[in-house]
Amino acid sequence: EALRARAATLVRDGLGLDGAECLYVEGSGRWLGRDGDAAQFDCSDFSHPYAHVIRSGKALTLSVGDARTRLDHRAFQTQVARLAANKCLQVRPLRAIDGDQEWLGVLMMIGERDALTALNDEPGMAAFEALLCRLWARLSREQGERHRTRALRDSLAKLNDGARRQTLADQLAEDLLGQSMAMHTLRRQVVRAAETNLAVLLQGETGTGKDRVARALHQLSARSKGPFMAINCAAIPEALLESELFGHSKGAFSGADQAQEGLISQADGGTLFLDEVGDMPLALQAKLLRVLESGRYRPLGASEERCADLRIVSATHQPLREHIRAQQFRADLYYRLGQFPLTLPPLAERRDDIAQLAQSFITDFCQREERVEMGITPAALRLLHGRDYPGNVRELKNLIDYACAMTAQGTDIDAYVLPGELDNDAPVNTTLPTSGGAYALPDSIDDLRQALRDVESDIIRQRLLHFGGNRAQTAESLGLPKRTLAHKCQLLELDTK
Ligand SMILES: Nc1ncnc2c1ncn2[C@@H]1O[C@H](COP(=O)(O)OP(=O)(O)OP(=O)(O)O)[C@@H](O)[C@H]1O
Repeated sequence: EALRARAATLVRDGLGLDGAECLYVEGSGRWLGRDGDAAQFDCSDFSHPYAHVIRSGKALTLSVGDARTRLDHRAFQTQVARLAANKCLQVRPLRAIDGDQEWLGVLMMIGERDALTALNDEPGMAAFEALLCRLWARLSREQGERHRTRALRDSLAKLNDGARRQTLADQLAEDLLGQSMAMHTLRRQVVRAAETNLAVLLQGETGTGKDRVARALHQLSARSKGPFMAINCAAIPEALLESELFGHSKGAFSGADQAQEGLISQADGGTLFLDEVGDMPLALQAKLLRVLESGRYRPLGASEERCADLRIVSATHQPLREHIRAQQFRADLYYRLGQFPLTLPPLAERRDDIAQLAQSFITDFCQREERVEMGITPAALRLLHGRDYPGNVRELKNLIDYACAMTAQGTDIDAYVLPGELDNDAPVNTTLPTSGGAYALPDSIDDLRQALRDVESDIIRQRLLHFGGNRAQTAESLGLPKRTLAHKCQLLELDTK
């Protein structure tokens, strides 16, 4: 563009013309264009002089008057509308002269007829055109090469990126098992999300693997060397949750005889996983939003704000939109937490994964319990395939653990060892775990608290099994608030969260 403008100015000023302009042939060779103008002159449209010159390869001189009456191309007419009728136009073809036959464009000049026709035999003009064409050809070739190199580099980078992402997604398949379409998609999304610093909201039924995904997100991210801190917002009593998250200074409340760092501070440089975020009290939601938006927070009782650089991954199995409508969850926080929303598919919607998951849980069990590897019969697999799984992967895992324990060493898991389908509407067995009689106490008890904890743990475990891991139903059936049950499960180290 700069070369064309410079050449036109040199010609106009050097030859004392009224005007001069270079038009270029566009890359496809189909039309000519003017710099800084959207006008297009079709190379096969002979209603403007440029097509004639391009076609014949010879210069054309005509009066402005003739140009106005004989040629009716609209853009061309606009170009010549303001020129004096007694002047002439000369259009000269410009082409690369270093062997290539490509047309570069045309040079259009306006001036007195004599001055313009004299140029036809002027060796200086021919030399000038030759130089212009050579420079132009070289520049466009270099530009084309640069463009091609850039395009090649871009597509290589894309290819590398694609291959790298695929490798990561494949590696993730060792941890997030499943060959179903839904799991392939999920793993790809996890890899993508891990590349960013966006807040990720994991939504999915209980036991679908939200915790696993949260950890994988951290491991794959640039923050993997930093800490991964997790908190279950449903398991911590409301009064404690704020200080757990934000920390407190000494004397912030009665009993705070030491300053304590909160999880937000501990997760600095890493990831903070907020499990069951739907259970966060409204007052805390506002504070969390502030952390997300400004990276700043104030520990309880502290006079100064602090900064934290963390990535928040949160999870919930609750319908947060309904909570928003019921004004139990802040809409602004929901959108802020869900910058990258990920939905985990329920197991019943990816039954193809059941066999692989079952086999992997069997292997885990055998390694854990140091037993010889066992298999599973086709009949047992068919049974597993047909179940409902309200407790999703966790329910399948519990089933397999139970079936492994019930299967003799050296044999395969058979259908008859698998407990029947859970019936949530069936009356709950409210007797103690060893139904039908007194609870089988251990022979000797030398630690009453531990013994009571064991009984409590058995009761909760049995009830959770009855409800397929559904904590809300379990809590209700035991007359406990959900938060208390979650807290107990955490203390008793029951895998329910
Ligand atoms: N894709 C998977 N591959 C292997 N194991 C899985 C997969 N998904 C879930 N699990 C296993 O299932 C159990 C439950 O998973 P996890 O705790 O991640 O679920 P969750 O969605 O966080 O549950 P909750 O909502 O109840 O907290 C764990 O033992 C986990 O290891």
